[in-house]
Amino acid sequence: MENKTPIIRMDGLGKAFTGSQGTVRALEDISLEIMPGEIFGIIGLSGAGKSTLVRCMNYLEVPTEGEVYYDGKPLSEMQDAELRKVRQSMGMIFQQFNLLAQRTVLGNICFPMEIAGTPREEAKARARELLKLVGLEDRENAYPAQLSGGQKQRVAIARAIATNPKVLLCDEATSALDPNTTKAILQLLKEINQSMGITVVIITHEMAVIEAVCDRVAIIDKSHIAEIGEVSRVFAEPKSKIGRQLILGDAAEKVEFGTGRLFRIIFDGLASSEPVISNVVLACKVPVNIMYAATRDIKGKAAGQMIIELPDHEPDIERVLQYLDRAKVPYEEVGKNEL
Ligand SMILES: Nc1ncnc2c1ncn2[C@@H]1O[C@H](COP(=O)(O)OP(=O)(O)OP(=O)(O)O)[C@@H](O)[C@H]1O
Repeated sequence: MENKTPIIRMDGLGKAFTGSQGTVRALEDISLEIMPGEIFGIIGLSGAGKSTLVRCMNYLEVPTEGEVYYDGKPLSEMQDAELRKVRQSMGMIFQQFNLLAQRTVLGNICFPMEIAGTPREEAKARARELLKLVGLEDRENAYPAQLSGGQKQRVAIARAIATNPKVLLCDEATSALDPNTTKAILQLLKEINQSMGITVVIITHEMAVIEAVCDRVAIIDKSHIAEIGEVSRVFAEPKSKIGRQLILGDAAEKVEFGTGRLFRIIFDGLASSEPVISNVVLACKVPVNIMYAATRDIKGKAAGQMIIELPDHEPDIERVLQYLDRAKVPYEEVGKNEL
């Protein structure tokens, strides 16, 4: 693997808030690395500490313990001017969009460029380019109140990337949107990640958001990291209790492996193994135990086979097999002595 410096690294990070009600430890012992160009998800229940975590990334909140590194440099050692530059290189979008109501769409997108001292005409030209990128070229004179939620978030995205940031921090950016609009916004974030190489950090409480676009995920539970890893791995085999809860919902309680039925799934180079296994878990709400896997990745498609164990519960098995039929992934049941 390429030896790259993480764009964001947190090392033993903690954040405590002290007020009249006493001290709230919002984050404890958080260590993680976000690599340039990846889409990194942070998921957790309400109050877990997600927003505080993302605000520590650009020092909107100053941690009370540990260190944050941006491109290898500790933020705690930076002077104000350098910290401002780091902040400028991290765009941010929010659940409530935070657009300026008195400004048009074009005016909103020009705003950060005005602050950065970009000449007016240059800023307008760039804003128009960005409007094209987010699919709103015909709405430059509209005011935020005249836009739908999805359109507002598109404007917020264009504004956040106007000054060419290296990182885009998204705090519950799709939580106020319906499922179809959510899908479209996530697709746009993926396109921006791929075409511009911007690292994207997504904070959410919805596993479907993580599944749709993230490469890796950190699960935050009660101020700590419960689990961190490749989305495909975490989905297929959540190790933490909270991970099982978030991914499997009520089905998490039913997990009992060792007594289940075994199926050989054959990957013939037509499908990719990761979405197949994570969809089995997420769409079918059935936990999967991967007993054996010998698959090779060929241009994103898997070839080889995998043996999975499913809980011995007929309706669950039925759902998984129907899913595999629909996905045109061949399978067969195997006996325990065939392992
Ligand atoms: N400025 C603050 N002062 C005092 N306590 C705070 C402050 N900001 C956050 N907290 C507390 O820190 C904990 C974590 O909050 P945070 O907003 O980071 O969680 P979250 O996972 O983003 O939750 P949600 O999705 O509900 O926003 C909570 O107990 C919260 O009340």
